[in-house]
Amino acid sequence: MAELVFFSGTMDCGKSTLALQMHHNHAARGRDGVLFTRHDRSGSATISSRLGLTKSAHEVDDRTDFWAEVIGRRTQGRPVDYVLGDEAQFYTAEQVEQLARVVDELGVDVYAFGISSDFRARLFPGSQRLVELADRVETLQVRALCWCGARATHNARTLDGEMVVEGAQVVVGDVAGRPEAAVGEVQYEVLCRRHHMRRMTAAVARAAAPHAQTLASAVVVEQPTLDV
Ligand SMILES: Nc1ncnc2c1ncn2[C@@H]1O[C@H](COP(=O)(O)OP(=O)(O)O)[C@@H](O)[C@H]1O
Ligand SMILES: Cc1cn([C@H]2C[C@H](O)[C@@H](COP(=O)(O)O)O2)c(=O)[nH]c1=O
Repeated sequence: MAELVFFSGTMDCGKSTLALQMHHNHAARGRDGVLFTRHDRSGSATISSRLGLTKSAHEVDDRTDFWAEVIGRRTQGRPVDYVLGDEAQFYTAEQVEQLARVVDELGVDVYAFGISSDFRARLFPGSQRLVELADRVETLQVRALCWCGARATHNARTLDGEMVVEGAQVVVGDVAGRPEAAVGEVQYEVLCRRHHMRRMTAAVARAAAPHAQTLASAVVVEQPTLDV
């Protein structure tokens, strides 16, 4: 039976990599898939993994109708066995409902990949609808880690190095790692809930314990379990 599966996790936990691996495995067995994405960091109409894999995909916008996309292809005699959608947090609730209908009425598997919550720890509308409608929500096995070593469960947004909790929900960007980030440029950092709620980023932790490495200092200061 066809399924709607939501593969969810923080930023940088391997969702796009898994999406491209799944597509590779299904395609290798002769299944026909249609790939979609919205606002990928690398530019439009591309699914990109930080491990270097990229694949072109159809760019979703507010006018995209997934039901019409699948019906249109089938009407032209083109098989569609599965739909794979990356950055699904950016899809509208209505588009997620179209995906559920594609599963139930056309027997097409839908694999959606995305982050659940935004920088304020609020669900994106698309992710909320996916959690509500998916047959399964899968958490990725590779865990992104907070600077303290605990599993990262939340996405923080930083502006000029400072964690912010106000601003537009959608600002495309990458996890921090480039010290030369431009002034005024948004970056992201994954944190455990405790440090997200305390607004304690790696930089704040480093400032509090300037002579130690972040993970190592966390072990000394907070004695976390290193959870990989
Ligand atoms: N240089 C590297 N060597 C090994 N693994 C890496 C490297 N860079 C990134 N990764 C892996 O890629 C993951 C990010 O994959 P990606 O698919 O881009 O994440 P997501 O789509 O969830 O944001 C990281 O969690 C890490 O496991
Ligand atoms: C938390 C958060 C993230 N975003 C953006 C930033 C990235 O462009 C994507 C997530 O991509 P990834 O492949 O999972 O790393 O989402 C945003 O717009 N708003 C947010 O609050």
